[in-house]
Amino acid sequence: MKVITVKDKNEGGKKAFELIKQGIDNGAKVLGLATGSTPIPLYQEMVASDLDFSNMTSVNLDEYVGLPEGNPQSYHQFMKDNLFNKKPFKHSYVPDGNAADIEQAAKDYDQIIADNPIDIQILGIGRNGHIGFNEPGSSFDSTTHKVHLTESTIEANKRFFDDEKDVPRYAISMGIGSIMKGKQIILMAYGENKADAIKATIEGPVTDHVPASVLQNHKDAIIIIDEAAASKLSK
Ligand SMILES: N[C@@H]1[C@@H](O)[C@H](O)[C@@H](COP(=O)(O)O)O[C@@H]1O
Repeated sequence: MKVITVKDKNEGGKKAFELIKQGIDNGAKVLGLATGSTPIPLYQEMVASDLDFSNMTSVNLDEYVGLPEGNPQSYHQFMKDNLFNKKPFKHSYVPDGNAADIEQAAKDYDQIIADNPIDIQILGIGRNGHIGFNEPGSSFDSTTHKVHLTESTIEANKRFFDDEKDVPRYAISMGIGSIMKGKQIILMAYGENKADAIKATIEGPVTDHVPASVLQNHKDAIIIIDEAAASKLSK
């Protein structure tokens, strides 16, 4: 695990962008993408760049269950607004949270991941250490699956909705096993409210109580954090 500490999220976005650019120069064709506020500076860098993604594929981590695609809070819409409408990929996959059969949609998504092995996987992190929507307790072997969101995640995400009761209770997420197959993984975290999760991820034991701690077992995981997120690290 390599840790890069930056001044703030804009510098973090630039750093992550450089790594992606390098990866593309070295032949990366498939990017694993994430939502949330954390990757926004990276997507701004990608949009402002002269890079062309029209020959590349993107595979997103997760989606809420039951939010229509055009809902402003759906991850489909988030990706269009922040990246795809400005920098289209040849194919962009986001899990289908509106499928009549979510279990089948999860199986289909695993096939998409198998057909499009991820070269660089972008991750944020939840305050409880979740990655994608893999909440504490998720199996390290998990593939794409339906998730019952924890109260802490619902609480963290309610800022994006008019009312807490509008926050979806379920999501469909790539599993930890699928995420770990990414050849390189770049996790970003900014702000003090991520400091505990970052300490546990980097310095704690590898445990399913802290899903992101599994990255200690990955051979090319890079953690980009700002000083606030790094503030509880022992060194
Ligand atoms: N499913 C997403 C995660 O992929 C993201 O990492 C997390 C943190 O979001 P933020 O970056 O806004 O702190 O939010 C959601 O739970």
